[in-house]
Formats: sequence, C-alpha cells, structure tokens
Amino acid sequence: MASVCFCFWRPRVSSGAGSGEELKALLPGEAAARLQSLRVVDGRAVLVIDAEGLDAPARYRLESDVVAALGGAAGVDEVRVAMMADKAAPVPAPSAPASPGSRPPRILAVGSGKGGVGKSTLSVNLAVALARAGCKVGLVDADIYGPSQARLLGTEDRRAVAHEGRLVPVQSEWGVPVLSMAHLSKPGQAIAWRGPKIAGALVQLVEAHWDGAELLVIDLPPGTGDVQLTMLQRFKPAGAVIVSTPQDLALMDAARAVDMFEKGGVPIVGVVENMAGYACPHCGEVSDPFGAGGAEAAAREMEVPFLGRIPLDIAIRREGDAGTPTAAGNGPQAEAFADLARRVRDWLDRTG
Ligand SMILES: Nc1ncnc2c1ncn2[C@@H]1O[C@H](COP(=O)(O)OP(=O)(O)OP(=O)(O)O)[C@@H](O)[C@H]1O
Repeated sequence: MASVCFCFWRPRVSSGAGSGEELKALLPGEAAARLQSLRVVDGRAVLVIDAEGLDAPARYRLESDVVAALGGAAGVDEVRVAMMADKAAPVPAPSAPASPGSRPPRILAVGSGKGGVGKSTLSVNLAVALARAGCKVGLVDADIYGPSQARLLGTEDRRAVAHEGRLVPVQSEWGVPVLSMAHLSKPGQAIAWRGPKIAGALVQLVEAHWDGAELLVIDLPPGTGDVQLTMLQRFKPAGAVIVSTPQDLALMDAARAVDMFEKGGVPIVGVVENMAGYACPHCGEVSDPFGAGGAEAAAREMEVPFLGRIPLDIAIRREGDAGTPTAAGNGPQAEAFADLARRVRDWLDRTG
C-alpha cells in the first residue's frame, strides 16, 4: 500500500528567511542524498525525504538527525520532515521521449480535495484556453474510475490505439489531444481495479506519445489516493492548480489538497474558485449559492496565489455536456478561462 507520511499543517507568512542551499549543507550525508525538497516558510524548514527501503527505526533516526542538524540553524525556528516511502506499485520504467533530444512535457496537475467542485470542467477549459493562446498542450484524464474528459472534449466515440507499446492520444476538435480511460474501455463499462493497477493505468496515460506537447494538464480524481501518490512520486508535476467552490467544506478539503502537494514538493500555482456567483438567466440577479470570496480568503490564509473566479453558469454545464468547451467560444466565461490560462502560463514561464 502506498503511503506518504503527511502531518497536516498550514504555511504561514513567507519571510524568505534562511537559504535552502545553506541548510542543505548542514544535513547529514544520508539525509542530503535522500532529500526531495527543502523550503523555509516563516522560520519553519519543511523537508521532503525519500525514505524508501528504510524501516521504522531507521526513519526515526534519519528524522532525528535532520532535526538535530537544522534545529539550531540561523532563521529556523521549527523543522518539519515529511517521509515519502513505499512506492505505490511496481510500474514500468519511464519510456524515452518520442524523438531523441526532445523534452518531455511539463506536468500541470489539477486537483481538489472534494469531488464535484468542477475540476474536470476547469481542466478541460484551461487546456483549451492554453491551446488557443498558442501552447502545445495535452490533457490526461487521471480520474480512472469516473472519467469525463472524453465527453467534455466530444471524443466519446473514439478509441485510443497503441503504437510501439505506447498509447497514441486521441485528437479532439479543440486543438487538445486527450487520453482517458473512456478511450480504452467500452462505453458504460465499470472499472473496478485496485491500487497497483490504477497506478499502472496512470503511467500508460502519461507516458503516451505526447509528441510535441510542451505541457500535460492532468485532471486528477478528488482526494489523496493512489493516483495522486503515483503522480507525486513518479511524475513530479511542475505545479498544481487547486479547484474549490466557495463553501467552507470544499475549502477545508482544498486546504488538504494544497497540503498534500506541498508535502510532495509540488509548487502550488494557485487556487481557482469555481461556481462563484450565479447570474439568474431570467432576472439577471446575482446570488451566491455557495457563499462569496471564500476561496480568495482561504488562498490568502494558505499563502498561495488566487487565480480567479469562474461563475456558476448554466451554459458552462450545457457546453460541457455537449462536448463543446466554453473556453473554445466567445463571451465573458470564455474570457474568464482565457484569464486563468494567462495566469497559469505566466507562472509556467516564470518557473520553467
Ligand atoms: N462553473 C460552472 N458552472 C456551471 N456548471 C458547472 C461549473 N463547473 C462545473 N459545472 C458542472 O458541475 C458538475 C460537476 O463538474 P465536474 O464534473 O467538472 O466536477 P469534478 O470536480 O471533476 O467532479 P468529480 O469529483 O466527479 O470528478 C458538472 O455537471 C459540470 O458541468
């Protein structure tokens, strides 16, 4: 069973205190060799250590050594160590990129702590908006049990084929190639797999022939299960976008998702508030069925960027169901997705 040791915490104000390189130099040899990431937030040093192959006493010793080494360092008030271990499943080795020398696509994970907040809708529209802005982007539907991207991109009737042992993505009309379990299984077929098989499926989808793609948007299932762990441990996304509705329960789950990515060493691109403000199509009155401004306030509290709001609009649902993504059209909601894509692109450019 896959496990990552996550003790939940929230980042405080970043003071920029302490240099990661200086702290790394203080680590004992084994900890330095196993270090996945190290950051300092407001005097708190957060380390992610690969603990694969270590038994419990050895992990404890390693953690104690790290705390002892960094505990007295200048600018460090507290040391937190997250041990990542027990890889999810024996999965095949990463395959080579399509053409020699070509860079594999960067990975942008789209996650949420809670189901039904519009993560798939957000992922597909973000991918389409990025493609419209000139980015070569592919979309992976990592929701293995409940795939929806084939429908959202109007590719339900197509099946993916394999070439030289790797899947070939299905082309959509919107400039975004896509792979989903729905392209591999019969329509309506239920998928009842256990963790290792799920992890293997994710690898097949991500390591397909994404020739020429510079970015893969990954629509993750909600929560923190096998798919998320495989994604963190094996593919190390360049960043993660977190989707939430403004209601308190969804925001609490979003905070958990932020926490999971941060502990896995994946930077948070930001939080998007979906289904924010409902404009009645009859009288035009705007109401807030899930509250207002909650995601922005939560993002501030978690010290992560706020990427914007997508309103609750029946057209977004209708166009999703029809396989004609809103971002491919014109109008205020298409513009809202284009704005989101601009922010994500800026972030990728800054960090690439
Ligand atoms: N901004 C929006 N306005 C109107 N409807 C929306 C909006 N966002 C999502 N929806 C609708 O809400 C429903 C759930 O959206 P979606 O499937 O994208 O959520 P999800 O978080 O991916 O769900 P799951 O957890 O099941 O994967 C869908 O019917 C979708 O069309």
